[in-house]
Amino acid sequence: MYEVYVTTRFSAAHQLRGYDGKYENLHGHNWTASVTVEAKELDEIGVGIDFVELKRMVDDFLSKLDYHNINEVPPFDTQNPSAENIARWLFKQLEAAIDKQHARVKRVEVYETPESGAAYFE
Ligand SMILES: Nc1nc2c(c(=O)[nH]1)N=C([C@H](O)[C@H](O)COP(=O)(O)OP(=O)(O)OP(=O)(O)O)CN2
Ligand SMILES: [Zn+2]
Repeated sequence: MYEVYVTTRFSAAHQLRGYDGKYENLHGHNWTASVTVEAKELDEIGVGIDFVELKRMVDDFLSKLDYHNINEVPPFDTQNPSAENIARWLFKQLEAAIDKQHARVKRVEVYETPESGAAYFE
């Protein structure tokens, strides 16, 4: 098996509804998202999935959040924009978008700061 990784960054504000403390208030982060795709074989040029293609897909989805108040962007207008929920949302978007027999999204990590983040995998 092979794993292919891309990491990208975006800037956005959010607030955790119902949080008992300051994180219920609107605040911003420079977020990092890391995506792992697993491939059971390589294509004719020897890659599991093209980094560039994968990063373009990830950036496309994250452009919906970049420089936005995430709480106003569906589904986070009704679902709390925690790192966990954002990681699951990105995983599901990518799962539907990666149209390859031999490669599938394995893990999505979302960091609010370099020290704190969450991951989603199945
Ligand atoms: N499991 C989770 N816990 C928390 C989440 C989350 O998404 N999942 N989110 C928050 C807050 O959004 C908070 O901003 C996170 O803060 P932190 O990473 O600790 O860093 P900050 O620099 O933003 O916080 P300071 O208090 O200013 O250092 C909380 N928990
Ligand atoms: Zn936060």
